[in-house]
Amino acid sequence: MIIFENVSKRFPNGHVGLENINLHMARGEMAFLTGHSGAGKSTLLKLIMLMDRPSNGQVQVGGYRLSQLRRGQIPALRRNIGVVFQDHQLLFDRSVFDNVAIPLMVAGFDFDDIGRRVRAALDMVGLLDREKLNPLSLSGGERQRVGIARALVNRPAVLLADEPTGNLDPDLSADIMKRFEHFNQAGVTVLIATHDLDLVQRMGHRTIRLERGRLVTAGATTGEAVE
Ligand SMILES: Nc1ncnc2c1ncn2[C@@H]1O[C@H](COP(=O)(O)OP(=O)(O)OP(=O)(O)O)[C@@H](O)[C@H]1O
Repeated sequence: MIIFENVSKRFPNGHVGLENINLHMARGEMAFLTGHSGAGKSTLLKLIMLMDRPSNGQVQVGGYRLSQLRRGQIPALRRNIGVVFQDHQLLFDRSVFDNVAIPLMVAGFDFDDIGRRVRAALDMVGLLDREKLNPLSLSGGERQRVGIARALVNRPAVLLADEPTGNLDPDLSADIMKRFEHFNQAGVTVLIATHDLDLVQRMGHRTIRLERGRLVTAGATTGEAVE
C-alpha cells in the first residue's frame, strides 16, 4: 500500500531530513512511526500525503508512483489519505459539523450526502450529539476526535496521524489509539507518528523507527520483505 524505494529528502538549506529509506507497508496494516524529535517522522508522512517531494527515490501509495501522478490525479489521491494532526487544525469560527464537512464540500458532494457522511463519521468517534457546537467548547480529547472524524469522512484507504495524542492524558491517548485500531480492523491502513513509546509497546503493532533521518527498525509486515 505504501512503498518507499531509496527515498532521501534534502531540504534547500542542505539539511538531510531522510536518507535512503526503504519501507513497505501492506494494505490493511497498522504501524507506529517512532524516533527522537527531528528524526524525520513528519517529513516521511509529508512525502506520503504529497505535501512535499523526495529529492531522490520513489514513493508509491496504493499502486501509484507519486512522482508520475498527473496534476489532475492529485486530488483523488489526497481524498484517499486521511490525516490527523496533533493540533487538530480545526476552524474555531465553524461548528463541529462544518469542520468535518470541509473535505466533502471541497470534493463537491451534494448537501444530503454531506449530512449523511458527516453524521456517520461523528458517530464513529462518539460525537453525534456535538455537531452544532463550536470546537472551542469541546475538551482536548473531543477536539482530537473531531479531527479524526474529518480525516475519515472521505472513507480513505490510508489514515496518517502525526502525534495525534501529543497533548492528551494517558487515558484519552489510549482511547484515541483504540479508535485507530478499530478503523484498522475495518480495513484502513494506519500509520501513526508518536513519541509515546509506552503506548506503542502496550499496543504491540509494528514499529518503524527513524534515527537522524535513517530507518533503524522497519518491523515486520505480513508476508512481505521489508528494508
Ligand atoms: N523545510 C525544512 N527545511 C529545512 N529543514 C527542515 C525542514 N523541515 C524539516 N526540517 C528538518 O528536518 C529534520 C526532520 O524534521 P521532522 O519534522 O520530520 O522531524 P520529526 O521526527 O517529525 O520531529 P518531531 O517529533 O519534533 O515533530 C529536523 O531536523 C527539521 O529541523
